[in-house]
Amino acid sequence: DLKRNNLPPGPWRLPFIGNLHQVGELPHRSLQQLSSIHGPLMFLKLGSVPTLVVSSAEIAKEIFKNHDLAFSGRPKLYAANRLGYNGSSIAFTPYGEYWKEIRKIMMLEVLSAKRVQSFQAVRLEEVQNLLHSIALSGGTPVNLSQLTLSLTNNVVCRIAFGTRFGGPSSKFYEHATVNNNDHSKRQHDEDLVHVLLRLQKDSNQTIALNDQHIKGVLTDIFIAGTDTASATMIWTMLELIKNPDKMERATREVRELVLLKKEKNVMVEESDLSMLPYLKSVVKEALRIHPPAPLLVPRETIQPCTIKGYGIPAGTRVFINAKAIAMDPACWENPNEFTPERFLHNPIDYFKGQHIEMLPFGAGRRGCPGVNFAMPLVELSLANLLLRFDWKLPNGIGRNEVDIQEAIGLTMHKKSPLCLIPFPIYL
Ligand code: HEM
Repeated sequence: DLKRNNLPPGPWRLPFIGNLHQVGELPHRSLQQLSSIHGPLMFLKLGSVPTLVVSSAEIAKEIFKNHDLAFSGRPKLYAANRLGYNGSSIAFTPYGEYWKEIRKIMMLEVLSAKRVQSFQAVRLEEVQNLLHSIALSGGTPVNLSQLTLSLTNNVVCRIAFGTRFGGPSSKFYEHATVNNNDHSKRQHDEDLVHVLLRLQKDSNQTIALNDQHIKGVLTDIFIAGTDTASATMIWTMLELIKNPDKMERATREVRELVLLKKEKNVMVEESDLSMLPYLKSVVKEALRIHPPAPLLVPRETIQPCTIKGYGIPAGTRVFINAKAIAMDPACWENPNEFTPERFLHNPIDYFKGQHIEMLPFGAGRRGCPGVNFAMPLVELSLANLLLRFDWKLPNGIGRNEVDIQEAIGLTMHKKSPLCLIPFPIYL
């Protein structure tokens, strides 16, 4: 086997599953199926690339607890290099000084709590726009997949460039302060391009940011921040429509909260979200069953290490099968059932990557830095979709007939668009 796999010397004893053409269509679907047949640690050759697939919480725990550094590389991928301006993107850049510094800049300047908070009004206004376009549908089905993707693109475009995606630039950016729903004032904030250009001129920065680096960071925000958030909204709506009792409970929670406000036509705002524990549990459960990045972002070992007695050489490509881990009956009771209640009185924060039973945002040094950027928009949008509309499947489709197939891609989307009929509700 060692000869056949042409591996560097090492005590490889893992089951060899086959070459790419024998394995069939990749990525996650076949890897998931293979994991259920071949166990929690599996070795493949993707072309000539030695590849490890980790599909159990126990092994993932050992990796992130004891060998995080060894597993914190990213493979050099041609497509990622082209998309990420020659290795300037954070997500696809190999482990090293550039990655450390650019990630630090992103955490401190782009994704800090203060910066994310400063764009609260953009998120609210874009959710409002979404609700308006849905209300215009006049009782015909709306394509929620398309609408949520436009929403996330508009939000990210406005935050990054100060202008909407494919639409007129917003009034928000034309006025320093604008009245919002007659009850709150917004502050004009620097968009991210300006933040990054300011840092470029700052001689105190540890790396000299060039234009390629700035484009790489912006690419990260688009690639990582638009698709993933809209996929989360769609999987959540899909599970709710398939589980009417959960839909009813989540909707009731949102509407009761808004009725307490005793104002007409109000929206759920970000400050209300902490009072929606059931909705938050619904989103968590959707992220468990449908993690938008089911194999995380590919990793590569940067030094040799030993996992469960198997020698893993440096330069091995690694897929952490987060989807298989989150569906493992050893970690979750009735893992295939959509049960938001399992999170209701559970204080564990599953988004920080410290509880390996569920890893929607990855873990360790390369874990997702965008959780706090994504979640307010996801929760705000869903809360308002449930507040303003009752949702039904188009005529003739029963809730057990809804297509739940996953498309193949970096982000796991629903294969066919989610089309639902909105019925406006006036509280
Ligand atoms: C629901 C939304 C999101 C999900 C499910 C998600 C998930 C992930 C996952 C699984 C990874 C790989 C982690 C690993 O290898 O351990 C990742 C990496 C990353 N994410 Fe997210 N993400 C989301 C939103 C965002 C947003 C909004 C941003 C930025 C605005 C973002 C920026 C990044 C970056 C820069 C990385 C690469 C980190 C590194 O390699 O150091 N993500 N994300």
